[in-house]
Amino acid sequence: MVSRNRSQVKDHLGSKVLNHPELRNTKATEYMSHEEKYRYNLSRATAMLKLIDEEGMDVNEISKVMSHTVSGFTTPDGNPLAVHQVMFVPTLMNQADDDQVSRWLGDVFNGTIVGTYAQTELSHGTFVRGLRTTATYDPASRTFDLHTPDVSAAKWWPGGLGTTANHAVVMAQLYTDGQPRGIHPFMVAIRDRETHRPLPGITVGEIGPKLGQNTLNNGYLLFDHVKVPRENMLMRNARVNEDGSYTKPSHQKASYGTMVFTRVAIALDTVDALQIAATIAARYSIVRRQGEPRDDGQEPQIIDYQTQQLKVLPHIAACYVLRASTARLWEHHTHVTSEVRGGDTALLPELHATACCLKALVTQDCSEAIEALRLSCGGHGYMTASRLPALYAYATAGATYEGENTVLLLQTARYLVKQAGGSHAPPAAGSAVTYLSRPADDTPFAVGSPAAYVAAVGRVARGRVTEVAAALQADRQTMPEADAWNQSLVQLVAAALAHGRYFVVREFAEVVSQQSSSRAIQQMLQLLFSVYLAHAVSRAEGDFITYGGLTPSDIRLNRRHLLRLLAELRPHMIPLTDAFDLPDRLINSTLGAWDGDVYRRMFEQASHSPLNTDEVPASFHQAMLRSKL
Ligand SMILES: CC(C)(COP(=O)(O)OP(=O)(O)OC[C@H]1O[C@@H](n2cnc3c(N)ncnc32)[C@H](O)[C@@H]1OP(=O)(O)O)[C@@H](O)C(=O)NCCC(=O)NCCSC(=O)CCCCCCCCCCCCCCC(=O)O
Ligand SMILES: Cc1cc2nc3c(=O)[nH]c(=O)nc-3n(C[C@H](O)[C@H](O)[C@H](O)COP(=O)(O)OP(=O)(O)OC[C@H]3O[C@@H](n4cnc5c(N)ncnc54)[C@H](O)[C@@H]3O)c2cc1C
Repeated sequence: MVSRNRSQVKDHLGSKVLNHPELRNTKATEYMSHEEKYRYNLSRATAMLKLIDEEGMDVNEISKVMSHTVSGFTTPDGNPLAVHQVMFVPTLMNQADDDQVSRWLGDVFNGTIVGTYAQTELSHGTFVRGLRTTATYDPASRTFDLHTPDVSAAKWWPGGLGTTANHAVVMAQLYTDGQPRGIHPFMVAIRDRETHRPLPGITVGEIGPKLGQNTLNNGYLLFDHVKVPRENMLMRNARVNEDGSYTKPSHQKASYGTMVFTRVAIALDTVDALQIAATIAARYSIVRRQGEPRDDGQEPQIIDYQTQQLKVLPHIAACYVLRASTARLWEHHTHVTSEVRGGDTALLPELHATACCLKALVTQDCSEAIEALRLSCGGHGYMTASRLPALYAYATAGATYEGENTVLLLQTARYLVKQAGGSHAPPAAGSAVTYLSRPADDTPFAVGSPAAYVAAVGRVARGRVTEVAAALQADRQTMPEADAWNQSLVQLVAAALAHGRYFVVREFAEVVSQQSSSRAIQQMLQLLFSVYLAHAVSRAEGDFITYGGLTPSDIRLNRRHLLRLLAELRPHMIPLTDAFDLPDRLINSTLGAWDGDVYRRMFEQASHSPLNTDEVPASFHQAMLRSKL
């Protein structure tokens, strides 16, 4: 099948989904029970899977059509098959050897095998090397013995595990010849394919309600000496031979590949949630009028308050900037993955560092932005029907899953300080860290010059990284490594974020310079970029003075500049959010519909409250009158 680009996939699938007989009619799920919500979301997730199958999409396309724009419509409370599609299938494709792929993939694609990715345990999520589920190889029976030593080592969190999956890729400590070999992936049947009952030795269930995404169907899983055939260890990278001899992988972290992929996907996808939130807040800010009437006799539109412009407009600019840089990361990931499959792992360390840093930066920025956008809608933004709470719950989950953000930023920082200290292999041509080994870009700062801002962002990144690398180096002379590292944690995280910001703005600068189809589009991209840059400086003024070469007077000028830019952007706000091309049914918000008919929609949604069915609900008689209040 010819590969489609991201927006074509969306357009194509968007209309297919919206018109699909099993998907086009939606129900409000707010008043459903936990079980009813699960059933509703699961049946829609299954219909979606069938549609993907009918369309014959490849893995790359499937992950794109799993985007929150579409999946927020198909499975509004979380997709119980998300981890199957985004992690289980890619793990098989990339970590199973060719024989294993041909053994399992038919059943995966015909829906007989439904899987999850079971890594995190009750007591260990971040520190993967500390996982305690064991897989001990027995050459006599040619099986692995999978075992959970105690309840704290129970798998806890895997999506779809609760009641949906019948298989799991289980990440476990491998033992062969009595030796620990580290964490490896195993394909394990957990439920009977026919009856769906847990298989002998397996304890499995759902973990309970969460802040959001309640039908992701997160589960727990324990093994009581479950026997798994040798052929079920995923063997594209490391191998265990029949006699128990062990062959190491070509890269020590080869089995962590799924995590790199999912981090890239999450970074890309969280921008979808921001686009939806920005569209809702922009439309509402036009419709909502409140305050002393102006000369025309009308109360002002809230967007004309300068404070409201600051709450809304920088996040629209962020949608454009973050979309472009995460899309570039996606392309880079595709390239590096094919190199790694060919045996060349040279680009993997930097891909890992960049994926960690962008996943963290984007989920942090997007969750903060969505919360700001929710607040910009006043009381009505607090209502579920605005969709803003659910969008926040989605984005903030991304700050924790697939590597907690602080921990991921520390991975990036580890790479950066090694690069700054020259103790890592030198970066390849086109690497994102070459700036660390070059003299600082001394382009003088000038308000209004994007190039000067980008140079300043680069000086902040360079300054942050080299400063913390030097501090770490000095501390290493006087204290153990772990203490020296701990002494610098806060500065390391700041350095990684500064590096991420530099990556993002450089990528967007390139997008703007390469855009040649229309002068008007280029001017608009430049305006969006200027807003993003001025806002970035205003959020980290101390850094720009300390490392970026800005003076207090530059900072004052930048504050005024930002407000002027916002006023300039304001007339374009609606076209810029309309350009995200989100149909009302995908936005699904009382506040964010295209026609702006907010108040009618709010009343309409209130009519669905079960408490409005009877004039006096039965609960009043049952609870209040009986309690003699
Ligand atoms: C990395 C760790 C934090 C630490 O690991 P270690 O302790 O083992 O390593 P060290 O710190 O000692 O480092 C050693 C060495 O290895 C390098 N390293 C580490 N990791 C990697 C890697 N992955 N690849 C390459 N190299 C790596 C490291 O840099 C060091 O190198 P040097 O020695 O040279 O310095 C690790 O323990 C860890 O990763 N922890 C985090 C755990 C984690 O992430 N868990 C995830 C569990 S699964 C999960 O959470 C699933 C959530 C999914 C929810 C649903 C998803 C839905 C999303 C929808 C997306 C839709 C897609 C649509 C896309 C679109 O929109 O288009
Ligand atoms: C909605 C959701 C879905 C999930 N789906 C899955 C799934 O499908 N499969 C799966 O296997 N897992 C899944 N997870 C689990 C998830 O991957 C982990 O929760 C995540 O990796 C964070 O690990 P943790 O819970 O151990 O956090 P912790 O590491 O316990 O974090 C707690 C605090 O400790 C700090 N901390 C920990 N270590 C360090 C360190 N070395 N240095 C500095 N600070 C540190 C963190 O920064 C954080 O502030 C899911 C989680 C959620 C919320």
